Amino acid sequence: MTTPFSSLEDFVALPRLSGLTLNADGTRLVTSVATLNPKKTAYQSALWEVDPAGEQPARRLTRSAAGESGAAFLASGDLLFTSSRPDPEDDGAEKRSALWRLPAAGGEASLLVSREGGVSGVLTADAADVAVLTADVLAGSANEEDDSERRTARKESGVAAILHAGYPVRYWNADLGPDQPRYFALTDLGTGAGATLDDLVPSARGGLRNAHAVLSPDGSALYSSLTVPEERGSERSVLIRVDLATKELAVLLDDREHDYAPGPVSPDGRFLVVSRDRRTSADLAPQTSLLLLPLGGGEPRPLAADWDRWPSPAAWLPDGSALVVTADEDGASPVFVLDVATGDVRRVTEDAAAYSDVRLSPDGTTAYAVRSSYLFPAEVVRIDLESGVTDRLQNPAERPELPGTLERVESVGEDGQPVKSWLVLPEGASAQSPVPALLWIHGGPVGSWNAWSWRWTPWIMAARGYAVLLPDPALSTGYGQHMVDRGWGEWGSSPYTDLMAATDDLAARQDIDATRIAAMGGSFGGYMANWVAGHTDRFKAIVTHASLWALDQFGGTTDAAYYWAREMTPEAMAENSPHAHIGNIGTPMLVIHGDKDYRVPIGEGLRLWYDLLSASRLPADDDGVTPHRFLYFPDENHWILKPQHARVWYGVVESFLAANLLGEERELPRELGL
Ligand SMILES: CC(=O)N[C@@H](C)C(=O)N[C@@H](C)C(=O)N[C@@H](C)C(=O)O
Repeated sequence: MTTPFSSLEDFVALPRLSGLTLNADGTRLVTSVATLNPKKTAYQSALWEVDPAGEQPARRLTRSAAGESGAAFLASGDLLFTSSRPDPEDDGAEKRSALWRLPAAGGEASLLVSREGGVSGVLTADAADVAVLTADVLAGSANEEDDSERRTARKESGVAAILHAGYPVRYWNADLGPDQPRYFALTDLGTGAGATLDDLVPSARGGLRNAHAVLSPDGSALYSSLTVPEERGSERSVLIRVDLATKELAVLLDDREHDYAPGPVSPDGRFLVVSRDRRTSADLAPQTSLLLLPLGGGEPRPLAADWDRWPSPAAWLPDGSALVVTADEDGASPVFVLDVATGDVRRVTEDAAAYSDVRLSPDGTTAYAVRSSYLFPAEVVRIDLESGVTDRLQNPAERPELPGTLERVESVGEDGQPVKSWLVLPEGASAQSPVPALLWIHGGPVGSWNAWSWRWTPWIMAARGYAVLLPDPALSTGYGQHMVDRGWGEWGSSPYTDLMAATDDLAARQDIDATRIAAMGGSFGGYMANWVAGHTDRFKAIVTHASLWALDQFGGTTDAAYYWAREMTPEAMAENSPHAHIGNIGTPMLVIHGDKDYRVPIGEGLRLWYDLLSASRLPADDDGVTPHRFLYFPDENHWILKPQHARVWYGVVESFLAANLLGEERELPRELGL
């Protein structure tokens, strides 16, 4: 059967939906859909409206080459969004990300805020026409005019240097500084076009990087996380409240054992739900819990403290009696209702899907959400909160047809712990016709295979005749705290043995060809692929993407060294470092790395590559020929974002696997120039 997964061109052209916002009266739902640009070299996103009643087809709201994103409704119904589209009123305007407003009454979108430094996003209040803009300012700027002048001077001089006096200096794929994110209160929204900018936390320094924030329903206060520096290059996230009228800032929660981030404010404005992340140490694994903070004063109290899950708060029921939350659970991330008084938790959605962006109807009976699973990419659904009945609404795109089937399978770890996996089987897999298989190892390592991933799409491999096993070993979420605790600081122990137990069961299946199995993983999954390479010859090939190789050097060069220093002692790093086992590696490896990866810096990939050629059991021969391959992306980061590079990624992986598992030659992507 031909599906979009048979051709990589068709695969990268599949529309990608994300995000969801609902207007105050519950009649308009807006999502964002990314599609290929005409040159097929980038994705551009547009806003689409989905009928909450499920009666009308989805309709496209915005159209521009620059794309639109970050949609948020004002309480009065106008839709705000960000875009670097041209200003129709100013032909000569420079292209920059700006804030736009699409009136509820219909008509064209108009430019609301445009500034030299651009804008990043917008937050709106539920019950008042108040918005807070996130935008970058240069560290030394005194005001907007000064910021604009400094930017022009920096641009014209061609200086890109950044002087640091603190940590961190990079974040995932971004250089930090001299830009610093800030919140701006948009104070005169009622008057139509134009808005005055007022910096709400001028003292924030770099502390609003990646901050979580919410507005109170009446728009009087902003609650946000704020990162504050600590000694020895460390930092923590504290919870702040900013009064929008007076700009008075209060620190609500701050201690050295936790990081805090705000959830939604209760409809009556009296309580804030807070996410609390326990600070890790070599002996203490991460743990996420919820607190209820009385905003009129008083101590926070834990919510559903006995529930052995890590909840993420989404919304309050209108009567303030319960919260709607999501949490990873057994290979899914369902919607739950959590009773605030009793702490009782009821699972609402029963399917094996991951839910996000949950929004509630004004009467609190219905939720709308984005849902995905290994059977379908993200789509917009309506959920009856009482019965759990979930309906797919009329979405901007149909679900793609799949070239195979999905099963849930279970193995048992060395200590008796159940280890669950998703298993993708290609069409035609049977005892008479066993198929080659791939072990895919997820990143994090604290995470789970529970949602569709465009980066690791098993159906591409199924369309090429491979089964794909997606196990959740020790350190995975959704199986209780014990599952995380048992692998913490011991990456080479139970996470590895759990994966091997799952592989044993895979290999024992009649529909799998046990002689043709490869292992693949990215990030922590790449670490584990490297560890696997040094500890067993059972796999015919190994693909390692953005992988950690030498834990001693990784600890000092990753963008969040303080986090890493809390995860393992120097002894644990030495014990668990894959590079110490280079002499055991006798499996052909495909190393993949992006030069702009700041989380797992390129030094890991470079050192792994040289070690493979010089010191593995399969070194380069006298002519420099090697069974290993290095796919290097000079302009990609921890992710492979450009569609043409995603095609090359899958194409090279396919060719490498075909050569080593099937003994077949596949043409490499022509654009590689080989
Ligand atoms: C600070 C830190 O190390 N955080 C971890 C979540 C992290 O970034 N881990 C990476 C090594 C990793 O495995 N990332 C996952 C999410 C991935 O798939 O890229």
